[in-house]
Amino acid sequence: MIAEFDKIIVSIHPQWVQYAKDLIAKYIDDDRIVVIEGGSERNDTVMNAINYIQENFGKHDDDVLVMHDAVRPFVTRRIIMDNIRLAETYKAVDTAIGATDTIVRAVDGEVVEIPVRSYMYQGQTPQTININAFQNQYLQMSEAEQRELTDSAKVMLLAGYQVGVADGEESNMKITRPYDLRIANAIAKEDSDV
Ligand SMILES: C[C@](O)(CO)[C@H](O)COP(=O)(O)O
Repeated sequence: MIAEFDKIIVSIHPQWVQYAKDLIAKYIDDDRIVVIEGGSERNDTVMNAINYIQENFGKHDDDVLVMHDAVRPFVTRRIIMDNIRLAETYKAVDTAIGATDTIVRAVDGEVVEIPVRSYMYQGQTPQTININAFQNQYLQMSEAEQRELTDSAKVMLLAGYQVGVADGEESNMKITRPYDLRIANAIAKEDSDV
């Protein structure tokens, strides 16, 4: 339970809204939680959450949104609290973990760059944004630029903001492929055996 949050917004595929509401009602007793429809891309979902906030609570310069991927179930309180703490200094915070593989940039099947690994990180979530700053920049971007985004911190970088970094964790993995699910199930089982 993180007391710093005023609201917890679950933005989910429209077909799963009722299912999510039922699950939450069954397992979680927290009246800050609301379930809303997500969008077709991740930042459409972010914008839906922002619209919900502004329609229900108005617009405030210092409103902050901490966003997390549902497919990263092992996020820690430490990571979330670091995001909240850094948001007092930065208008945007990214969570990242140092790359252990060398990162290779390739175009059309050919390597074009091998950046120095010690500067390379893998982005995770939470990502934290000042709502007004994000909204102003995002709405100025073309649809093509918006579609190219794979995260929200980049929106803030493009707007010229410094983005703070919270240390991620290897366990804050994103369940994307079947193999990730096997690992996640093993971690969940290990945790429940303790
Ligand atoms: C934001 C992110 O989790 C950082 O790694 C990632 O970009 C989101 O990935 P998605 O699977 O495209 O939502």
